[in-house]
Amino acid sequence: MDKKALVSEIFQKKSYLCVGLDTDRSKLPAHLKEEKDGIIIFNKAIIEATKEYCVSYKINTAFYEARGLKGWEEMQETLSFIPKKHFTIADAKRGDIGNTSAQYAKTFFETLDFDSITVAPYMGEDSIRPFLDYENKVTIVLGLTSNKGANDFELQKMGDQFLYEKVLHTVSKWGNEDNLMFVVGATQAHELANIRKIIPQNFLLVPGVGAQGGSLQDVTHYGKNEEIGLLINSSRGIIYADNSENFANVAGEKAKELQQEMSVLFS
Ligand SMILES: O=C(O)c1cc(=O)[nH]c(=O)n1[C@@H]1O[C@H](COP(=O)(O)O)[C@@H](O)[C@H]1O
Repeated sequence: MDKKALVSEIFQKKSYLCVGLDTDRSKLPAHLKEEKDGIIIFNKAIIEATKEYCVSYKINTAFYEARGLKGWEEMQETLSFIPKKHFTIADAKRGDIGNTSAQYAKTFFETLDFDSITVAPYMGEDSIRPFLDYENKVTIVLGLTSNKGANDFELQKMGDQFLYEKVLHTVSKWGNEDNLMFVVGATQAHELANIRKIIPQNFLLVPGVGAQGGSLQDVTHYGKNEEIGLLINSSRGIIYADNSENFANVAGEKAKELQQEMSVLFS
């Protein structure tokens, strides 16, 4: 699925919600913890319950890679449950010398057919280029992240601008509005007006609402553009909203609540 199709889905569903499948076996409801395929059963139920309310799923690969071979199989199977009209994100935060990045791109764009991947910009253009070279795939570059550590580098001045501003100015020239998105944490909403001056058209992937305390209203107010231009992610706040056998219904309700808050924008 490309960006044009994503925008069309956003307007049709009146939603720019991305559900994060950060599935941790130790947090599964008790009845699934004992199941060999607990993660698969859990993810399938979450996807079924939330798909009507969201336009995207983000699989944070760390939760699967940590489980070795089985985790990679679970990631692949989870991907197969996601309907084709949903935009899929491999949250893998890759980036290396070009020769190696090309293998990462092959992993997530070919071996696993994700629509997009998150990438760290620290190693510069040749580390990102192999991802951008894929047609109809989207590269999502870390801009201003949601965590405390954003102060260590991203919010340090480099000359007269913050390092993250330099990243946005520079990286946005390497791709275009269709193949390049940026991560901006919901906890950084105060910087969004400034960010929109630098990159008015690129989509922003915004994690950090829910468990990390970011505000959906603030992000929307300062971050949206005429295409909406936002994918707001919530992981724990949706998938672990309930820990009983009713977990999927409650996750669906949480996703619906967020979608309804978003839909006000479209009326
Ligand atoms: O790239 C990301 O998705 C990301 C960037 C960032 O700045 N902050 C951030 O929380 N994330 C990811 O977004 C998800 C947030 O999860 P919750 O806090 O549970 O909603 C996790 O998968 C994080 O790894």
